[in-house]
Amino acid sequence: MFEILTTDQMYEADRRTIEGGLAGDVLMDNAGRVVFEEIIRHWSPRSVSVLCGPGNNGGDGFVIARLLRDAGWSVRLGLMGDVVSLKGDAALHAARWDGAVERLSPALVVGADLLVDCIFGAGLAREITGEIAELITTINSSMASVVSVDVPSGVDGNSGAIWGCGVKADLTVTFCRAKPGHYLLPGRLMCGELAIRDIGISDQTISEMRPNCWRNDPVLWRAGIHWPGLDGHKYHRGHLLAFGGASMTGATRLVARAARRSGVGLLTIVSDPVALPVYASDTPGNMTAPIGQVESLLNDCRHNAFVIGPGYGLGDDTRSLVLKLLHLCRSTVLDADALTSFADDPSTLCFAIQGPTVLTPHEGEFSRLFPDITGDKLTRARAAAKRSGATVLIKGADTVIAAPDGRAAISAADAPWLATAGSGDVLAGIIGGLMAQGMEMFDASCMAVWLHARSGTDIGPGLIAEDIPEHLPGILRELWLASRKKG
Ligand SMILES: NC(=O)C1=CN([C@@H]2O[C@H](COP(=O)(O)OP(=O)(O)OC[C@H]3O[C@@H](n4cnc5c(N)ncnc54)[C@H](OP(=O)(O)O)[C@@H]3O)[C@@H](O)[C@H]2O)[C@@H](O)CC1
Ligand SMILES: [K+]
Repeated sequence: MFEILTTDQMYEADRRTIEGGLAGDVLMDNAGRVVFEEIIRHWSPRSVSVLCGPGNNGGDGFVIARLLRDAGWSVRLGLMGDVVSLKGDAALHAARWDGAVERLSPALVVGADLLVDCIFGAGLAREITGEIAELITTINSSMASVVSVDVPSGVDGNSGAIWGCGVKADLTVTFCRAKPGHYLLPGRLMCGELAIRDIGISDQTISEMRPNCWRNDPVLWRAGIHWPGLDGHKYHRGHLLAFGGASMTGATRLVARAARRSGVGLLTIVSDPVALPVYASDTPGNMTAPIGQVESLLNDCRHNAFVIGPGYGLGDDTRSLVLKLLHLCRSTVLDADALTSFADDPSTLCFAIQGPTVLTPHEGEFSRLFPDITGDKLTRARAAAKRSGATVLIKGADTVIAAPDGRAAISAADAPWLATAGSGDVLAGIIGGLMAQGMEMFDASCMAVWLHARSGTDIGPGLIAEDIPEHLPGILRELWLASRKKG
């Protein structure tokens, strides 16, 4: 259930399922039935208006109306357009509804305690205007609870963008698998609670779609974790070099703390000599080295991973050090100043990326590096990953991680507490720490985002960035115990 399918992939899965022998009207019946089940699970009987559009999303509405009425609910149904214009399975289920079919209008909203939004689903592909836009405004300002079928009407299933206006739902029931728009902002904010329900499309049919986008979950990457063996040695767990700024020392201290809590064997902060006492006194387990020794440090291939950017400073020195690191093709995380330093010359950066590299921009850093790449976050992350050859992680409430080969994961975490100073530095440190331990770049990025988000939800209000590394051992322990059970 962790795969995320585009609307086209869902249509194709639908088509193949029907081809495989499950009739389309049965599939629609199943769809309506799971929405009905979710409704009666969430609400006691009350007056409900089912708002149907002209396509199959509206067809689902006829099934839901019938099942609710058969269960004794008081149901009104409104349709956009004429019943005679309905086609296929929607027409078939409309014929099975023997109640009144009203004109779709705000009058249906008045007096209803529950609204079922079946206006548009996967077939929405243009701006909503006129009467339907007005109806959506009425829905959103009413006191009634709202259930959206498949996606909140107005939300683009692929991008999460809103076509002019969109229904704000309390519950969205979607079928088979989620779509990107359920997790990407602003779509996610419109969905309310999301229920993903089976309607009879097999897992095999889904795998035939070759999905390459997932909700970020341990299932994706837990097999790629490098847990230390009993005979392990600290050098088996990697030696990360974290490059620290001369004045903004807090950022790299957070990177270091997070990397060490993620399990890295050794960590050295490399910086201007002026800041070394600060770094050295931060934590006894940190090692430090002056930037003047960088050549000899890099000649030692036991230093197998680098994090550079947080608090490091902008400019030529940063640029040339980043290029020197990338030339070595070791695991490298570039964040903050290491990214912005290439704002005037992003192609040099992309050209230099040959080894396992993770870029962790926030939206501002992303648009400075890839100003010509537009679209939703998933599309942009994938395009930037393909162009640069790096794993690209665009931070935010809907963090997207994309690998150069097109694989992508979207974070579905609910952790607004992470929007605080230093939180991104911690994330870069965790990724660097996991890569130093040998984890593949996409897996390490996904795992770091998950650990970070889990810390955010666990700690909650009052969270400061310093709390996150301290929270990691408990979560890692859970993952470790789970891995032993499986083994
Ligand atoms: N796939 C599955 O597994 C299953 C899918 N199922 C269900 O099917 C749904 C998809 O159905 P769908 O393809 O008929 O599209 P849908 O969203 O109903 O809208 C199309 C209609 O809206 C119209 N229209 C569009 N935009 C408009 C606008 N801005 N303003 C005005 N009109 C606009 C458009 O008009 P047209 O563009 O043709 O002029 C067309 O008439 C899916 O979401 C799910 O609920 C389940 O039943 C079974 C399993
Ligand atoms: K809908």
